[in-house]
Amino acid sequence: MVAYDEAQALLAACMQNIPLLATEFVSISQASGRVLAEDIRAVMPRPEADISAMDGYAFRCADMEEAGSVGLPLAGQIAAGDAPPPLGKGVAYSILTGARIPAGADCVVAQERTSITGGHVHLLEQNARNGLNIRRSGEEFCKGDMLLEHGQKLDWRHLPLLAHQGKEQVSVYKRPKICVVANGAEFGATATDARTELNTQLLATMLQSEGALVTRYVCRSDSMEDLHKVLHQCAQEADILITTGGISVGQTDHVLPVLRQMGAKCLFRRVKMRPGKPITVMQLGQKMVFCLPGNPGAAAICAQLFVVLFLRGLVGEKQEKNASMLIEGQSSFSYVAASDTTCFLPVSFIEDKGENLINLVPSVGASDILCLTRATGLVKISAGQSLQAGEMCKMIPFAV
Ligand SMILES: Nc1nc2c(c(=O)[nH]1)N[C@H]1C(S)=C(S)[C@@H](COP(=O)(O)OP(=O)(O)OC[C@H]3O[C@@H](n4cnc5c(N)ncnc54)[C@H](O)[C@@H]3O)O[C@H]1N2
Ligand code: MOO
Repeated sequence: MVAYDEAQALLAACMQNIPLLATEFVSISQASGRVLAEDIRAVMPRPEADISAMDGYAFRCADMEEAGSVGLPLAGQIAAGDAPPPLGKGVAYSILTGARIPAGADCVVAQERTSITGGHVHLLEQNARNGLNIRRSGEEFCKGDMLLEHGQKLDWRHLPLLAHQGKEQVSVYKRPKICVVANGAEFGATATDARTELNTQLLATMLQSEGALVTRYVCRSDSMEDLHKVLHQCAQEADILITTGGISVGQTDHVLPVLRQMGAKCLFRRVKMRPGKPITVMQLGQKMVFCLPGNPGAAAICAQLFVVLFLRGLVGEKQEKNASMLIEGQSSFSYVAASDTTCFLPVSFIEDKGENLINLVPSVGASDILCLTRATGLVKISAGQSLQAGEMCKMIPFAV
């Protein structure tokens, strides 16, 4: 049995020896949810050229000043997408938002600040000045600037940048193949007190949103042979194995003996945490095996704290750039953790009259599933530590 921080340190040390996942190219329409395996530097600035920020008129300020009340004759129209000829001396062009500024023009005045008489544009106010309403090339970013770094998980925010840079395909990490295996005779059709199997759905959904390709298996008996068959099959198919249930000290808790029979070696067995004390992590050759408790709440919390972190490490994902940052707020509850147990409490974060509050979500124990839907994350209270109502604390938001 190890302390929580020691378990995390053992896993982190083990990850040092595990290579990052292989990479592949995907089209950008398929790239959301994947993790970039390359840096993206700008090959093209944005704006690409000097463009107009307004619908209006482009001219040279000095020409307008010279023309005075006569105004400047309109000599053409420029729309977005046009490559305009240079501006002639003493004339103006009408120009639309986003259109390229013609060479020689140094100012755009918005249409509503002008009047047109006799084919001439006049200013309603003397507000023309050099650079007015011109968005300069490279104002947002220049050629060569770093746009996205390797390790970035991609979502809708990143795709316009990739498209702008003319990327049709990007290099991303391959999705790890995971088998999630539940076990227990209570899930069999013939069980006299049958239960609904919940954890493979819960875990598969969680890990799919982390980019994994997940296959679910349920061994619906308490037979060691049946479990061996399923786990053997999973070890052939998957890069990572996740089991849930059957790891405590009951007579039908066969997961660990079967894995040992298959040659798995223990990284740690049981962690001084609540919930999730029975969690055990093994290595089967190069493959990691996360043995999670059967109680659904405990399985979910262990998967959040250990498996999600592991998967993110496998793709070099930059935690600080993604959605896993701690959220600070004032605790509305007090809690004391036993001297040898690190506690993870389901909490909800709310903003109330400018205060960020962290509230305890009522829960009866590690088998609870309702509390997960009421909570937005977890507060960690380290072994022997306490939290007083009114103190600031940090919430680990759920990875969803
Ligand atoms: N004598 C002891 N008993 C228990 C200990 C202990 O230290 N000594 N630890 C307790 C803790 S903490 C937990 S957590 C559970 C975990 O035990 P297992 O991982 O072996 O889980 P099971 O016994 O198979 O199941 C426990 C509970 O969860 C339900 N379950 C299991 N799998 C699923 C699933 N896929 N979907 C829905 N529900 C599932 C199962 O039906 C049981 O009700 O052990 C304590 N006992
Ligand atoms: O820790 Mo168990 O995971 O309490 O139910």
